[in-house]
Amino acid sequence: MKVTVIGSGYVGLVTGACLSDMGNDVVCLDVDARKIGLLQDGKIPIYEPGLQEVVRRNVEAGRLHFTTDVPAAVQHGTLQFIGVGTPPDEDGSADLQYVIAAARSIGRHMTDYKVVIDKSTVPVGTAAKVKAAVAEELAARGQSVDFAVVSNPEFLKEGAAVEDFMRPDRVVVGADDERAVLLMRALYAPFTRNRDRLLVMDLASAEFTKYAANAMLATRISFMNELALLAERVGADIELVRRGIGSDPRIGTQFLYAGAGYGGSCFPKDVKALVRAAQDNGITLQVLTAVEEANERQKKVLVDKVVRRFGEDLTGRQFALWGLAFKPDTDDMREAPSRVIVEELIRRGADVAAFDPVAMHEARRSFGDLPGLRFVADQAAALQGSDALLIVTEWRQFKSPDFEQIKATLRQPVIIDGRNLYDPGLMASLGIEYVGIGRGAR
Ligand SMILES: NC(=O)C1=CN([C@@H]2O[C@H](COP(=O)(O)OP(=O)(O)OC[C@H]3O[C@@H](n4cnc5c(N)ncnc54)[C@H](O)[C@@H]3O)[C@@H](O)[C@H]2O)C=CC1
Ligand SMILES: O=C(O)[C@H]1O[C@H](OP(=O)(O)OP(=O)(O)OC[C@H]2O[C@@H](n3ccc(=O)[nH]c3=O)[C@H](O)[C@@H]2O)[C@H](O)[C@@H](O)[C@@H]1O
Repeated sequence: MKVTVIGSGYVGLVTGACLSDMGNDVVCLDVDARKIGLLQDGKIPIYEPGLQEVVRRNVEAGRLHFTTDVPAAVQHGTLQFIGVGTPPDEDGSADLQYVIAAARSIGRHMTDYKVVIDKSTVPVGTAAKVKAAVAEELAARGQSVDFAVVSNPEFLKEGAAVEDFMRPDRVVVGADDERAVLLMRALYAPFTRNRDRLLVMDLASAEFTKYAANAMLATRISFMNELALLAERVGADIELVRRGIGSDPRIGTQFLYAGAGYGGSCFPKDVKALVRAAQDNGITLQVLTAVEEANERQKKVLVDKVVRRFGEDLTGRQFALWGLAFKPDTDDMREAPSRVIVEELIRRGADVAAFDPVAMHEARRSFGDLPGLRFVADQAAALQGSDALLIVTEWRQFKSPDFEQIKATLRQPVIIDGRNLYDPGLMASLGIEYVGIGRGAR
């Protein structure tokens, strides 16, 4: 099938690449000429495991193209995916300006039947706005061309995006047009063949499903983070509690890891947008409001532990920070807890020596020139001259480090672990002072 993807970021690029891998003829469009230039040169603007290879083989096969040429891109695909950003507006609601601009581009240039598919995360009612925008542009041209609008939210995780797209747990399709549903079924058949995972529903339910999924996952994390605070006080280990409850299939094992707070481009903004949408409808979402508040507090928990150990005034101290990205296997710094941690430490007078295996470039861009923050070449270098090691992101290479080296290099053998990577018993036996999240067991 002929497919156009508008927006070539995390979602658009992965969607375009994976659809082309199944034989579709895909054009990826972006307004960012730098990004398209990189892609045309065979470079991937983001770090996403496995993506480079999928892009390379499909570009070579002539099934995947990148362009800034709006009319040509719109005329190419019968299926027009919109995968542009929906950042939070000042009041927390989703800013739809990019989605509507993309819809207008389609209306301005389409000449035959199109299925306009919204893959961006958008609030209930957006499909109607997209439909109106396309129709207005057609009317302005005096054209009457048939089209349908479909909601097809994306559930991929950064760091596992290709795998998630290729083997989806489910594909949600919101539609009110039979022909569009048939085309969507055909497009996703290769991804869902052995597991009938395509869920067709009305547009509003599909749009809502995306927010509900992210809100539920964020809730699990904040729930565990709060219990971790209590576990410390009462002398329990949240890691053991996690296993204890996760083995109940009604609860399940995933997204129960207490940590330094959730970040990324989606949980924070989607929880805010859902709370805001409820307010607009005269309802207070009490649970989700608390989920967000708990997460804001959680991002400061690591610094609270530093203060408890080293005092309020951190002047003259230096801390080694391992991990800057909001999660492992990505270079994405959006809403990363490391931001809050670095800024708080520096505000209290400390210096920070930071290392991330992949996100250093993005981190430099996002922090700018922040006095007190130094980026170092490797994880060992961060330890030199530092009073303690702080673990912020659970990259694999941090999981089994050389503890003897850590002990010998730090000024004091203190590890404050925001991801609970190590065994407190082992740390004690090595003579390392170890503080995790919710690890109160004695
Ligand atoms: N990042 C993720 O893991 C996931 C994101 N989402 C949702 O997908 C949407 C996109 O997110 P990301 O891919 O992370 O954003 P992104 O910021 O990485 O990419 C968006 C791209 O759209 C381009 N763009 C903006 N306006 C355009 C226009 N009018 N025409 C063509 N291109 C345009 C931008 O230049 C940018 O390259 C958001 O709604 C997000 O909530 C959903 C699931 C996962
Ligand atoms: O809408 C989106 O953009 C995506 O948002 C999340 O994906 P993502 O943000 O890429 O990453 P996650 O793996 O969900 O992690 C989000 C944050 O939660 C934190 N987290 C995750 C799991 C956990 O148990 N504990 C925890 O603190 C991570 O460290 C990270 O900061 C969802 O998992 C995807 O299904 C969704 O498509």
